Amino acid sequence: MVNRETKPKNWPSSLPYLKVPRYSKNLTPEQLQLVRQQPRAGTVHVIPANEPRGPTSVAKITPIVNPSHPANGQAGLLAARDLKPGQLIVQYIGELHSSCSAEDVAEHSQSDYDLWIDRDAGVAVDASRAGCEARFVNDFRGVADRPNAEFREVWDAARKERGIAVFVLPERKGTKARSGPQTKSGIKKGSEILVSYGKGFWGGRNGGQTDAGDCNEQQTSS
Ligand SMILES: C[S@@+](CC[C@H](N)C(=O)[O-])C[C@H]1O[C@@H](n2cnc3c(N)ncnc32)[C@H](O)[C@@H]1O
Repeated sequence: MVNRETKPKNWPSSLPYLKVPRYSKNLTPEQLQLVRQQPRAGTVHVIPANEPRGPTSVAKITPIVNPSHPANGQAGLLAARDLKPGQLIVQYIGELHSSCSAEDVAEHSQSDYDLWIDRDAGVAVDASRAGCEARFVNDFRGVADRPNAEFREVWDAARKERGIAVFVLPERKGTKARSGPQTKSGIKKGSEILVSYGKGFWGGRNGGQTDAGDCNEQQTSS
């Protein structure tokens, strides 16, 4: 679902907005082959080839102006309408790069916008220098009791390539009976979309080791 604008509202003027990924020159043919291998039918969500690309109408980038929010002064992603459990929100578009390349590692290892597409293959997507709305999804810690969304693998049928997207969490067990205004499933219009970055993210920021992936570990240990 898209609107007709070429960039979403509140998109930073200094940052390129991407509808399709950029690719590092350091990705090897083998790495590209691995991310272009379609997962077995039924194992991942398929984004159809005719799905419109560009600014989404289901979520909006919003400046955070709330001193009690841990990301106050930054931005977050809010639901622009009621979202159903399990619904696709937006694909995570950015720069595909290789953790097997020293140059790529140097460029992306400090990024807070970097997600694995295939850890074993050493392929990740970084939206720190260019990307789409998904880069504005915050972590739930300090904002809510629990996440209401998650990152999941997808198959993009237009690009014939694996990727990552943000989805509403599926309905939690035992929440059906509480549906109605107090529902705990889905995301209400105006609510912030929040995932869990995982403890590794915050561990890395607190001086722990950042997860650099298999190739990188091999490379730096030699
Ligand atoms: C992927 S970005 C999320 C978007 C970011 N808020 C922005 O405006 O660009 C990750 C960064 O957002 C901030 N952030 C996200 N969730 C947070 C949280 N729960 N507590 C503190 N900072 C958070 C941190 O600065 C983190 O490095």
